[in-house]
This record gives sequence, C-alpha cells and structure tokens, in this order.
Amino acid sequence: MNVINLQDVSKTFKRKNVIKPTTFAIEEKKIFGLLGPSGCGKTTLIKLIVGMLKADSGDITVLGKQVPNASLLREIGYMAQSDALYTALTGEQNLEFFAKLFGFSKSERKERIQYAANIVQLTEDLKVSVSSYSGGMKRRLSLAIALIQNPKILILDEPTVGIDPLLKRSIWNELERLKDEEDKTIIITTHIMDEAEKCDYLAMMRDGEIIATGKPTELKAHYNAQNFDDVFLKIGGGL
Ligand SMILES: Nc1ncnc2c1ncn2[C@@H]1O[C@H](COP(=O)(O)OP(=O)(O)OP(=O)(O)O)[C@@H](O)[C@H]1O
Repeated sequence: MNVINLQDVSKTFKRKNVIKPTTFAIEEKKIFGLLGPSGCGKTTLIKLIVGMLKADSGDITVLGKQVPNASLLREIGYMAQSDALYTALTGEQNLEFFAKLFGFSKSERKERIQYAANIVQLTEDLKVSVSSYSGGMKRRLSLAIALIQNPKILILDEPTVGIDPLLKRSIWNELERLKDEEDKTIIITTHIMDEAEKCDYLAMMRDGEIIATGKPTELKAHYNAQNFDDVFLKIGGGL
C-alpha cells in the first residue's frame, strides 16, 4: 500500500521552478531515500509532503488524507535540516515540550523521552541546556523530537550530518528496526552514498526533477554503474 502519493506536484519560488511537475508514490513500511546534489529540491519536496509549503499545482495525499491536514501532524515525525530547538531549555525540557503538545500523560511522556533520548544517546545530557550542545548533539535532539510522538511516518532531512560514524550506524540500525518491527515508513534525504545504499527505494533528483527511481541495486545494475555518482553521470550531469 502507498502511504504517500504525489500527483503532478510543482513549486516555484520567485519564477524559479524548484520542483517540476512530479508524480510518485511511497510504499508503507519502507525506507525511501531522496538522493541528489545540494539545491536540487529535496528539502522543498519534503516540506510539501509535510504540509509546510503549499504546492502551486498538483495533489499530495498522506495516509489517504489531502495535505495539509492537522490530523497528519500526529502521524508525521519531521526532522528539519536546521534544528528548531529551544536553546534556553535543556534537552529534556525540549522533549517534554513536544511530548506535551501531543497530549501524552506524565508517565507516557517519561517513557517516550527515555526511549527517544536513548536512541540518539543523549540520556546523559538531558539536563544540560541546549545552548551548550554541539552541532551533532542538536541534530540528535532534533531526531529524538521527531520520534517523540511515535509517528507512523518519519521524514528526516539529512539526519546524520555531523554525527560520528558509530552513532550513525546505531541510528540506521534503529531506523531499520522501526521499519521492520514497528511498521514505520521512513523518508530520508541524503547526499551520502553509503546511506543511499541502505534505502529500500531511491528517488534520484536533479534540478527539481526525479530522474530515476528504484531499488539501489536495480538502479546500479540498470545503469551499469559502480555507485550512485556513476548513475548520475550516466543519466547525464554529475553530483
Ligand atoms: N523559500 C525559498 N525562496 C526562494 N528560493 C528557495 C526557497 N527555498 C528553497 N529555495 C531554492 O530552491 C532550490 C532547492 O532548494 P532545496 O533546499 O529544496 O534543495 P536541497 O536539495 O534540499 O538542497 P540541500 O541538499 O543543500 O539541502 C534552491 O535553489 C533554493 O535556493
């Protein structure tokens, strides 16, 4: 079943056509990667899906509902590229704030905060003010916030930038577990090739267009390419 459907979706900023008419669907219980060079429109596309931007034309549905729809806020955990955190508060207070927004009881909040902090290895730093967090810690806290309401869909904009390789691996293990054991659908933007390899499906983007889609192995085989840089080159133009 498809949980996200885009039909002829386009977006223009000040005469610049950032998303050309785009149609695609994302299947449930999969990790779906959007891969492409800086400025190709990945963030814009996911902001359209989340409902933060309005498309100029076309239709977007998430879980059968037309976007934007307030009831979808509960179902989508969104981690933006720039961290939207309350820096005067501690990590725990940030998590508490978002958990309260979603109406969890006190005991549920405690459980969700422990879970989310543990996933991103921030448990030890929960009582520390976010103003003294490093860039990587802020990314981790943003990921924890995206997980807090236990959403059906996770949309993560370059979630592992600035995160060390060991933690990156454990975050990926958790994403795979969430998909396999908790039936989550995960959308991730990246320009890191080894992350692209780990996705179930990839959409390769360039200049506001999806230029190829498929399973990572299929894409490489189809273009007789060693890696995704090669695929981009073979389609025409580089990363
Ligand atoms: N609010 C805006 N107003 C005008 N132009 C914008 C706006 N947001 C994005 N753009 C432009 O749209 C294009 C696509 O940007 P977008 O952030 O979607 O790319 P991206 O693929 O996510 O890049 P990156 O990997 O660097 O994050 C860029 O040329 C950007 O300058």
